[in-house]
Amino acid sequence: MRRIEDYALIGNMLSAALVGRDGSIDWLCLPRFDSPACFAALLGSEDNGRWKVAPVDPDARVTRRYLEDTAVLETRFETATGAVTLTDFMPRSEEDAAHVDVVRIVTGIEGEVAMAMQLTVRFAHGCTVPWVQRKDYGLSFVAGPDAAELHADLPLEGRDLSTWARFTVRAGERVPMTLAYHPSHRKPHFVDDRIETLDRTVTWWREWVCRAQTPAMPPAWHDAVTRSLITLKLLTYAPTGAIVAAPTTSLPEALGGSRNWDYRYCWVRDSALTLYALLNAGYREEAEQWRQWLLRAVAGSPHQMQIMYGIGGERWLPEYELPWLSGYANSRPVRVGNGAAGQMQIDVYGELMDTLHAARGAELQTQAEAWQMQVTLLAHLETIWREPDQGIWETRGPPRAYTHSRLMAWVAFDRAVAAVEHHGCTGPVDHWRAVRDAIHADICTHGFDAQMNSFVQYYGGRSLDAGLLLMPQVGFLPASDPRVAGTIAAIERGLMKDGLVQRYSTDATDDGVGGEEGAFLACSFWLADAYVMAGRHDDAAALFERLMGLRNDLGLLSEEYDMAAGRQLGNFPQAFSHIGLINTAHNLAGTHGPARQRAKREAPRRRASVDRGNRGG
Ligand SMILES: OC[C@H]1O[C@H](O[C@H]2O[C@H](CO)[C@@H](O)[C@H](O)[C@H]2O)[C@H](O)[C@@H](O)[C@@H]1O
Repeated sequence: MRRIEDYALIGNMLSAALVGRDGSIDWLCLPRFDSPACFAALLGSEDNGRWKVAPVDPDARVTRRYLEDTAVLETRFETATGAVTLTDFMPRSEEDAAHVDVVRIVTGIEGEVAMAMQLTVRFAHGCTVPWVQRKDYGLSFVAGPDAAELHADLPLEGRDLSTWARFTVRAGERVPMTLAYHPSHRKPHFVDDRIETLDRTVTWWREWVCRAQTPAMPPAWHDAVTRSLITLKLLTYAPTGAIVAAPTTSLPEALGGSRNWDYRYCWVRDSALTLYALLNAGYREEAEQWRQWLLRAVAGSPHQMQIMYGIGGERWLPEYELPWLSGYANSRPVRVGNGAAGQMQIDVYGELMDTLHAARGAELQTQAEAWQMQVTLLAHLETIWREPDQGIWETRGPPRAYTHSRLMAWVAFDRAVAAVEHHGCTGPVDHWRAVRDAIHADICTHGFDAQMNSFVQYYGGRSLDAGLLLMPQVGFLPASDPRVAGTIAAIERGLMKDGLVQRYSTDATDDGVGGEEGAFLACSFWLADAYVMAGRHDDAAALFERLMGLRNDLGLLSEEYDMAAGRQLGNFPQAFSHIGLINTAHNLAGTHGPARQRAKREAPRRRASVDRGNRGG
């Protein structure tokens, strides 16, 4: 079983694939992120679908990298007889979102290398064997709604319901292969020259990366931030502007455990935070597209706003299990859909308002409907912010009056007040100020435990929550406030394990799931941010460097980390973790990064681009 960090991500903003160090693509959903997988070996065995291209020699030495500033992966295999590279990428498809190609090019570098290809297509999440036909360009695979064409000039052989080929690559030779997806009721599409497509793809990514505005920081941090930005971009679904939390489902939060969830959807929280990070790097187009997606997704009654949607804005995301998949490292069940879609999580209003506030600061074009939507959502939030909810961690236990949920309700009204004060928006600002101040007082009265000298996870409880680390970052109280300092100290004592932060204690909090989980990487970055804000720069830098050291060889992070096993855990790569990396790098660089600050008056650490005012939504 490959470790999670043995995978690389390639994608084309329609879907994405995970490529193992051994040259095997073990995860690919087509034609979009949330479609059924046609390669699901990641969550089962090779019989659930994969595409492996590698030397016949099992002892080949493997190194890999992304071509600089791109999402094009290059794996280098060295054997006793020579060396080859395997270049993997997914070209962007401008014309038709239903056409998705995966391109693989083997290039001979030295001597000659005997290679093997094995392709096992299993549509419908790794269970449906397709009907395979020979074509002059390779093979065609059809089952139900799905079809794919293999374009490969190789001696293909069918055996054991898989396609195999043996071939030798000599120095200077190039052997391209393409798997091209199309809906089965339509004709296959033309596959362009692969070398030209590679050049186009490399150029496209380099131009995209060139647009990033990153503050001065050590080169290693800069490279890490660039890789994180590329990874966030790979999680966007171009046709609608939605952003998925991760491209995978059911990579476990504990090896062998049942905390396995489907992240191939657009959470208002995760996508708003992703956008915040992209916007602060100067990516306004993505922000505009996401705002349009959001407007369409939440359109209608504010009472029906969900915490997450499908990438097309779908609301019905029923959760079910796939019993034919044994699970990553036998972690069952494998789930598709996500029951959290029906939960109430009050913090999402704050994430949303905060990101739209940043968009105003970045002078995103005025949009009256967007502001009207915010006014309507605030009116709804005013009626619900006191209610118990499932909180930022989407617990499946009893609803609680979570302190973090109320903190973010405060953020929502604070940013609305700023919109009127600084950006010429109109609304009942005196009333919003009063609601904001009432929430502040409520949290300080009910969310703080004087004996513990700490804010607590929920009113009436005595447990801790890493979400409270965001208090100074969003501007609720300064890091110098003794209550905030007390909370940081309590979290250091109570939620830190092996130097990383748990989001909460699974012993102290009934999250309705059971079992343990790893350290939550985003929360560990939040602690580093809190250290920066408290003036503890050495502690912040040390924690940041530690977290940087947990990335895989390509700079990718999953959701959680198991310090005892020394392994990444959870869905991969996860937007939350990469957002954390970008924010903390910016904060440490000392240039008012995207750490969310109180919107009014002070904003001492904000980017100039985010401070300039404009009107509207
Ligand atoms: O641990 C229980 C919950 O875990 C998932 O939620 C987590 O991932 C979300 C997407 O990144 C994130 O928004 C949330 O804050 C995290 O707790 C899962 O999606 C839930 O269904 C599950 O209950």
